[in-house]
Amino acid sequence: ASQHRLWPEIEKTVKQQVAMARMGIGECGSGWQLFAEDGEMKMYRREEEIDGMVVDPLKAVHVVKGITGHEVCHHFFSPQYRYDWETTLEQMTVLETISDDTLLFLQTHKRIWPASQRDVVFWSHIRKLPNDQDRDGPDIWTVVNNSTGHPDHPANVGKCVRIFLTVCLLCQTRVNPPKDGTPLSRENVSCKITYCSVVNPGGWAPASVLRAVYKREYPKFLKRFTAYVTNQTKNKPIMF
Ligand SMILES: Cc1cccc(-c2n[nH]cc2-c2ccc(F)c(-c3ccc(S(=O)(=O)CCO)cc3)c2)n1
Repeated sequence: ASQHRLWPEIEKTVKQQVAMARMGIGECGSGWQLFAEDGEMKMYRREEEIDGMVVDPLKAVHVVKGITGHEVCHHFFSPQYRYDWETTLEQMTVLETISDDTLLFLQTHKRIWPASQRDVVFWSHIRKLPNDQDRDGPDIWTVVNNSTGHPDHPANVGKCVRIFLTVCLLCQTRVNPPKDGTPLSRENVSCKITYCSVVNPGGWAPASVLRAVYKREYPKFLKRFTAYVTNQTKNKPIMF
């Protein structure tokens, strides 16, 4: 994929997004407010508007026992699972298979009354990163989704308003080996998940409605998605 026209943008965006995701909330700059908490899951947002449109950056951190970063990223990246966990998805098309780790998607999502229906075109890239903090620690896995244009799907032609998003899912696997030297099982692994997103709604949508949707949809999405991965992997060998 390194000769593809999008490759330079993919390289730059992945490095930028991973660096941001790895920063703690405190280092990320001020203004983050905790808006949802459920057990290990903590959701933060910053209230930001561009041309009067809500583009609140979101950062969620979660720790889930019994699954690995590779398993979380694999189920987030691969199209064949998406209708199972993405509840607001109406239509998903893979426009281009750029390589086995990079796909181009067109998605339309359910309408958020009273705003118009939204669609989005984005490249999605999955990558394993060396764990440069802890040499012999397990690898870090990430999926970055970033809006892009596409000649056959110009923005705002049909009934949908084109939205623009950048999403980074960063997963760090933790292994606590069993004391008595028994083989590793799912009780000995957990995954620290960081989900960052910035969504520009692309056209007018009432700030109050958008903020209420985000407040409801993001926690629902992360809980549902992680429960889905747990359920899909529970009787399968661990994917590191
Ligand atoms: C989880 C969430 C947060 C904020 C809004 C909503 C939502 N509610 N009703 C419609 C949507 C909606 C509209 C347009 C979109 F592009 C996405 C959208 C959300 C996430 C992603 S992703 O890249 O994180 C996962 C791939 O679908 C892509 C598109 C979601 N859902």
